[in-house]
Amino acid sequence: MAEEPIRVGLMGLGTVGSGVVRLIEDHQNDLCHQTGQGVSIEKILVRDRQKERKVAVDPSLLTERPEEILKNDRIDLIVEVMGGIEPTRSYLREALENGKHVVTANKDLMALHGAELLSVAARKGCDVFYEASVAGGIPILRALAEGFSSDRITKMVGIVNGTTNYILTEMARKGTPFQSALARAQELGYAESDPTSDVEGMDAARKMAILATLGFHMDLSLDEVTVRGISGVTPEDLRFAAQLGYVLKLVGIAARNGEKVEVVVEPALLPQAHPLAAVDGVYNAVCVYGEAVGETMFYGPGAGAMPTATAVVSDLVTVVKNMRLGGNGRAIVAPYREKRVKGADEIFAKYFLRLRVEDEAGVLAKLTLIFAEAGVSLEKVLQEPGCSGDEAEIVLVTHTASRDRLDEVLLRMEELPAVRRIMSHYRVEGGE
Ligand SMILES: NC(=O)C1=CN([C@@H]2O[C@H](COP(=O)(O)OP(=O)(O)OC[C@H]3O[C@@H](n4cnc5c(N)ncnc54)[C@H](OP(=O)(O)O)[C@@H]3O)[C@@H](O)[C@H]2O)C=CC1
Ligand SMILES: N[C@@H](CC=O)C(=O)O
Ligand code: NA
Repeated sequence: MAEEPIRVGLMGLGTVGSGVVRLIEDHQNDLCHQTGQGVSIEKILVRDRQKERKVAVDPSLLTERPEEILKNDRIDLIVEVMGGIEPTRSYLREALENGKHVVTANKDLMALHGAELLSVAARKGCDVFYEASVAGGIPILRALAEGFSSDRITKMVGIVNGTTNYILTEMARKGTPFQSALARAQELGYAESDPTSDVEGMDAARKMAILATLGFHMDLSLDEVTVRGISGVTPEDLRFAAQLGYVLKLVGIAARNGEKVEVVVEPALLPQAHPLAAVDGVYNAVCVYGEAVGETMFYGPGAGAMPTATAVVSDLVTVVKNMRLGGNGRAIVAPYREKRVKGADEIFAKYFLRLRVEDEAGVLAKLTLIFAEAGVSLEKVLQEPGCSGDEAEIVLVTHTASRDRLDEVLLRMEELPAVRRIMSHYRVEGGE
């Protein structure tokens, strides 16, 4: 090939970084055809050069000194797959200030400081692409930024964390204990370095903030996302959900009514016929609803080395094409709508509640009175004997109610002596 290759500075050589190296090597010929240039990795930043690697690389490429990439005039483009907020944010700022384009898989950084990095990039005429940061190998950001640019998106509902979807699937299908399923997800390279952010929903919340910002053109940060993870989900919840015809998933919902939006991540029950109910294991999916297009759905692997590397290297191809066309720094439209977030009285859903109550006459009547007084009507009631002789287990599913009404019901139940414990409560998504 006559032209010089594009020279890449790779930051990170863990799960995703190793996949990126492998993909660039294995698909070099196709990449040349796509971009008109070869792609060559010039330097790789790691914490520890001596560490054993999952992929064979020339040891002279490895460095522990970020300046060998950031101040390297031969490098045109940085691929950041090291993760974390600092020092990553400072490195990427410096790279952009030095006129280097950036491709990143870092949702923590993009959810918190994406606007800042994009504005430096625009000022310097550089690209920042981050497709791998949401739903791994699914090209969902591209779809929102380009495929739906003529439409107005009203709702996005997704399974956007592979680790928790893998754990819930293993628990539901094989009865695998939570901790063993999490350990396996870590071995498979799905989990974050601190898996608490997967399990407690923060990883999904960061992704939903990115999706909602792009989809609704509002500057929606993590503060606007209501988050609940799956650490409280029990095998009994999964069993009762199945008995009532539901599947329990960690779901992200970003919905717009008029000019107000709601962004939430929480374990939710989906009717078995819901398109997301069949999304199992490490797979992710996002349903996108638009005023003109109606319902669409994007499905694919949400984590893991090669699927994530595909998103990273495809972004790299886009950057190289932009470099050739001279259209850099203009790819992502900055938010242009005023941010308006719904209150608890404007968020409507059905809810599932599981209670342990005293097994005596009149308890059900007291419970239904609480619902009636809060203006919440019931769709389903299921009663089973509890684990001890004087207890019963009651499962209730409401009709659509506002979130503040549900909170009132929960508060009043806690005050009722006949209710020994509220075991769980979940939103029921879809199937209205
Ligand atoms: N794993 C997945 O499936 C997905 C991950 N992501 C995102 O991709 C990014 C990378 O994830 P993953 O590959 O799993 O992470 P890993 O922990 O497997 O790899 C991180 C790499 O970055 C290097 N690194 C970390 N901090 C520093 C630092 N301060 N200075 C120099 N090098 C550093 C590490 O070096 P060393 O090896 O020497 O320790 C390691 O090579 C994260 O932002 C993650 O959220 C996005 C989608 C999917
Ligand atoms: N830990 C994340 C990795 C991809 O973003 C997940 O499990 O989805
Ligand atoms: Na993606």
